Amino acid sequence: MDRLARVFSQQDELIALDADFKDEYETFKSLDSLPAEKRQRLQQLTLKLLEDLEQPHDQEKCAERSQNLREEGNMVFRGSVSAVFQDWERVLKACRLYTGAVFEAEDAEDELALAFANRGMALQEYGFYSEAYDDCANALDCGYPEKLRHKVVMRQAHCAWKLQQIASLEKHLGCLELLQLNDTFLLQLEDLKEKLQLLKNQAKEQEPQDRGESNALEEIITDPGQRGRYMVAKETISQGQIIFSERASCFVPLEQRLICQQCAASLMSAPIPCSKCHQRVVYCSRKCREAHLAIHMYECAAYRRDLLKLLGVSHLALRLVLTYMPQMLPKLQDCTSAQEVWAKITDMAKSTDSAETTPEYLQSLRMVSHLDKASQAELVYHILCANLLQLYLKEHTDFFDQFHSSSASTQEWQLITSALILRSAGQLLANGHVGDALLPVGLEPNEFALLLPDMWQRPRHLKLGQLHNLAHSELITAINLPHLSLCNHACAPSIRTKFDGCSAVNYAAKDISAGEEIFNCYTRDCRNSLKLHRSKPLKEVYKFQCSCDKCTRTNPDQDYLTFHRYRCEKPNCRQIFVPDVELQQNNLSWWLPSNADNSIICTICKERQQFAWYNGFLDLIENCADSTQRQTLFKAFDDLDKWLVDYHSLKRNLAEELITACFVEIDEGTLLDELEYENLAEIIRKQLEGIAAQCGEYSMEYITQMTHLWDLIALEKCQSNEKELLHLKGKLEYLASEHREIFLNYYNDFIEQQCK
Ligand SMILES: C[S@@+](CC[C@H](N)C(=O)[O-])C[C@H]1O[C@@H](n2cnc3c(N)ncnc32)[C@H](O)[C@@H]1O
Repeated sequence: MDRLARVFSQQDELIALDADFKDEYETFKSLDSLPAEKRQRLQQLTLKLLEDLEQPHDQEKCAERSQNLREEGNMVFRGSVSAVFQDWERVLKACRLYTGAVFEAEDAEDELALAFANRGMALQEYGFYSEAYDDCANALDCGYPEKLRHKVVMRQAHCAWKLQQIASLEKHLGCLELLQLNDTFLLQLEDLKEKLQLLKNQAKEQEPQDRGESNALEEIITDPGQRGRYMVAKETISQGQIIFSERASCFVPLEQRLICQQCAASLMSAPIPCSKCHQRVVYCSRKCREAHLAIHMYECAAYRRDLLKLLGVSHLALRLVLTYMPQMLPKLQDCTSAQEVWAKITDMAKSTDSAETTPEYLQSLRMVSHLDKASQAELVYHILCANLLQLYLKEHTDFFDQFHSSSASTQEWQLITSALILRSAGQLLANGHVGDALLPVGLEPNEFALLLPDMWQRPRHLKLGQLHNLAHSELITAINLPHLSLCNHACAPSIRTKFDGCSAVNYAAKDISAGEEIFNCYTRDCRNSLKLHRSKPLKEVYKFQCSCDKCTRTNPDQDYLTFHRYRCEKPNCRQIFVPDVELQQNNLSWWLPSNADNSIICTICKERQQFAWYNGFLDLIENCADSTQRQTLFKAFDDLDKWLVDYHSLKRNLAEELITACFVEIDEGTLLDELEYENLAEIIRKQLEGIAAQCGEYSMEYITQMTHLWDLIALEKCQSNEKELLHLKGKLEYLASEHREIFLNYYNDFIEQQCK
């Protein structure tokens, strides 16, 4: 980052933006008209940066590291160090080591082929057939030794049978028939041929699903004023109903998380890395890798330099340009100059047609941008990012080849590309979204959820008591959803967005009447933040002042303060009070490390609250390995009601710490007594009520906490009843599909029987 900052500051001195921002094209045009010397220096600095970011690569060392991991995997797989592992754990552990071997091999193809082949073998044994099938194909692509290929093809055929893929099975059996096989393999071949016949006999044409006509529940209206376009309900929509779903073509992983670059799958058992960009890009399948090729071919060299993580929103802006350019190009092909191209693009963005039929690139071109209101420093930063990316594309990729048959020159397309990246970055600042997903608690960046041997008993089936360990919610994608972006902001949103890979499903968070506006919330909502803390980002990033119902009523912080009510400690007061927001806005959450000052003052008797019980409570949590301390802790939790009223935020906070600490003990093998488990379950239930009140029953917060209760029920450590179980099961709807499957398996494996 330092290196980029240094270069940008040198470049900043070269460009003088004297005129007001007009548009992105004019901005880059003005850079083109800098004196030649400055222009050259600007470009030289960028080129030098790109050169400096090149990283040394030692293929031999890669091969060596890969071989070591593969051999370690072989030992574990064969069982020579297996005494300590149960059988399935052993296989999964081998899969994990082979995955390490696949990653470390990078472009050392011989080693890569062996690593893929061995991982395929272990995955097949574990029951990940689709992934095993892919790994066999990967091994063959990387030049797996000719004389052993029949083994890999036989494995593919076996996986194809398990996956009931008749055509693939037939193809692989055909291939095997042409080879010289020994008796064992001939027997396997005969067996698979019989299985193929059986599959063919069973095969029924899948009935096409009748999805019925789906009527749009929402429509877009345009206000000529500041609020621009907005979404309203066309008919009455009930709470919990899906209003609309949207699949994004453009997203980027956040914080270098290794998720599938094509479908954003976050739970992978056999990630396939690009072998050219130092283990920074992965796919969940060959199909996804193939589908993403059209983008990755232009990004690979940037990932190799680890450039993209430096660029924030501009990386997503680049994705928009890479994705949409081929779709726009036929319409721009005949323009003879950059100016004409830009004019055509702005015309396309201005034209109006119905939202349902508008292609995504046009919806994105129409998103609002506030670059004209950005500070000089912010604007220069985004200009330099766009310039850097454009020059990168020119020097290190074939991106500009696609323009060869168009009328404008490459130089003019360079100008357009810079302008478009800048434009997209500006739009994404006001329209981009971030998507979340559940990941295992404490997952290392180079680990993959489905390969953690302590968690799983078989593919996508957790071990008993492990659900809470899959419940860490993390922001994993920066994502472009131009339809969702049409929702304006209100501090009490009417939708709740579920991120499902690169799709977003939007549920009604409350009943919405026909004609009512449908609002998203761009900040923390009014139950979770003060008006003052929301207005700053709304002003700075989104450039408006909120005038929603919540902000304009007499007591705009009323909802938030419901979760901050105290009962005064002073014995002769003991009144319920709400701290004075004006005075105490920065220390309302005094228990957070960022708020050192805890001077909450009773508004009735003016006594400063001491919170003497607070540190005592934390000490009890610290010592909860001890059964006596634990019992005192449960009692102390009940006592919180003496000071904190109803669903006070701090009660939620302390409950979370208590529950986490107790589960650490349970995970380490501490046995709680019957009453303790029931106490713990009661605290979780109260915690869930608090979360439902503050964040909603469909929130990620609710789902992550719910996993603790599911675990206690599955472990038969607390009483439940059918009503509660069905209520908890109902929450599955709000999970991404890859997680829903796992939660459902858990429910069926360990909980359902308790309904009977
Ligand atoms: C994600 S866009 C929403 C769609 C936008 N109205 C449009 O026409 O494309 C965000 C921008 O819409 C405007 N906006 C959103 N909510 C608003 C509100 N409650 N009041 C005024 N302007 C709002 C602001 O300009 C904001 O930066």
